[in-house]
Amino acid sequence: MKAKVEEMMASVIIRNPGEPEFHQAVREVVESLTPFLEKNPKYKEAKIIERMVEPERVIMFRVPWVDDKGEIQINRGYRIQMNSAIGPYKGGIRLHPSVNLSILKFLAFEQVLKNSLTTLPMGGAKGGSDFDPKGKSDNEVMRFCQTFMSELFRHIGPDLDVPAGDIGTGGREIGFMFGQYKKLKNEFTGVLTGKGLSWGGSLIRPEATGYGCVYFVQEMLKTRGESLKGKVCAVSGSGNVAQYTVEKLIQLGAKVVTLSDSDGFIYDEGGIDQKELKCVLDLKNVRRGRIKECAKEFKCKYFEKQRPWQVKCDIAFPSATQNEISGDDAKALVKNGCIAVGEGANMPTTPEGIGVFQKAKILYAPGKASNAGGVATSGLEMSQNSMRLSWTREEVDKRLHDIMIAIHDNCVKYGKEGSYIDYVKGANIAGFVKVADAMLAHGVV
Ligand SMILES: NC(=O)C1=CN([C@@H]2O[C@H](COP(=O)(O)OP(=O)(O)OC[C@H]3O[C@@H](n4cnc5c(N)ncnc54)[C@H](OP(=O)(O)O)[C@@H]3O)[C@@H](O)[C@H]2O)C=CC1
Ligand SMILES: N=C(CCC(=O)O)C(=O)O
Repeated sequence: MKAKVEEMMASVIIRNPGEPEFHQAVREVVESLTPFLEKNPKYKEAKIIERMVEPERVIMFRVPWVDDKGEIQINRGYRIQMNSAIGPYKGGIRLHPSVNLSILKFLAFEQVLKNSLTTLPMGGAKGGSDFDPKGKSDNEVMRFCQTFMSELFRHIGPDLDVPAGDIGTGGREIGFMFGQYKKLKNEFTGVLTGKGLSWGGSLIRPEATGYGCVYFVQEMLKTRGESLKGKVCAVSGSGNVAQYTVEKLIQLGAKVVTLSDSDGFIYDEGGIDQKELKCVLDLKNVRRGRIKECAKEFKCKYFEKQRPWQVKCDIAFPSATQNEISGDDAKALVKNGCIAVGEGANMPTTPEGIGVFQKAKILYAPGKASNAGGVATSGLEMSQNSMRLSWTREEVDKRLHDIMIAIHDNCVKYGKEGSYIDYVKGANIAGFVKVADAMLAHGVV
């Protein structure tokens, strides 16, 4: 089996040189699928996985804009339209200086299997730019978003490709992009998700990724007769995913002790409460400040330039960025008694870290399964837009919860090995099957 994996990876590496994050995402799936493909030759003979790792389309474009000082700035924009076998392309837009082809191809590839797991008709895509919204004025962000959309609008649409948020792309950026799209196309459609409630957005979409991750971890704990009540939780990040992961954890009686950003993390041993969370939401979403400022207000410790994984906790929720949990971080978590990991971020654990978690047989949920609540609720936003109606908060939350339970149960179906559940294998196979069957039916396209 190992030889077959290396043979496949050799061709992926040759065809996609210098793209380590993409190789990492593909290798994890190829390792899960190779034994399955041996038992299911119809997929192997049709070269489904070989076709799946090749994007259907990659769009790259220049994004020039003028800053507040009147100086011309130049960024690069991308849209990776990975796979449309089961529905229109669907995936976020990441605005971060680290954005490049490798990062967006890994995200787009993960999105294909993630969207399949949601049971909703959505293909996989991802886009973005190396533009950094941090420290920019609202007017500069608006001018960038308008120029970015002035190119992207040719390649997207409600039945073609529906972008949404990701790192650096929140409600503000979606609003500016939507306004420009509407002006250029002279039509009002559900072409983006994460929209504002007064112009086609869905209730629960801001909360969805965080809520969904907690719902998934709840299902994992149930397989061992455990619950979230009283569990000490370490959360990384302090953006959209982290904020609502914390909110749902507090609601379910867990104790959240950390939050972070790219400068460091706060450690609140007594647990972050609703009032303190409200302060984080205001700090990050309104004042666009740094998590360090909370340390003073919460009278808790702050650790400069460190990640929160040396902190003693029962459950870890990595909700910042890729490869933020190394092998050593994973060893520290297991040594300190961590029993479960729920990935809110995309690919936040390195392959070494995953190996440590699986060797220790802890409950480990890969992001493509546990963070699928965000895109699932984007799918629910698309459904509401198509019907030109809005569901209540309770209706959307119930659908989200049911989808996360279904994803968990599908992972168990394909991942159970004796008393242990390999959620990586389960998610990769469960996500693959629906896409592969559609690709078989569509012929060699
Ligand atoms: N938004 C969504 O719907 C979904 C997002 N995700 C994933 O969740 C993760 C977080 O996204 P989201 O909350 O939307 O993004 P936000 O931009 O709202 O927040 C990102 C958070 O992560 C931190 N961060 C970003 N890059 C780094 C880095 N290189 N090192 C350390 N910290 C970093 C940011 O800190 P700072 O402010 O200092 O940059 C910030 O606290 C990403 O992996 C994203 O792909 C997954 C599913 C859905
Ligand atoms: N950034 C997202 C959300 C994508 C979406 O809602 O279309 C992800 O699933 O990684």
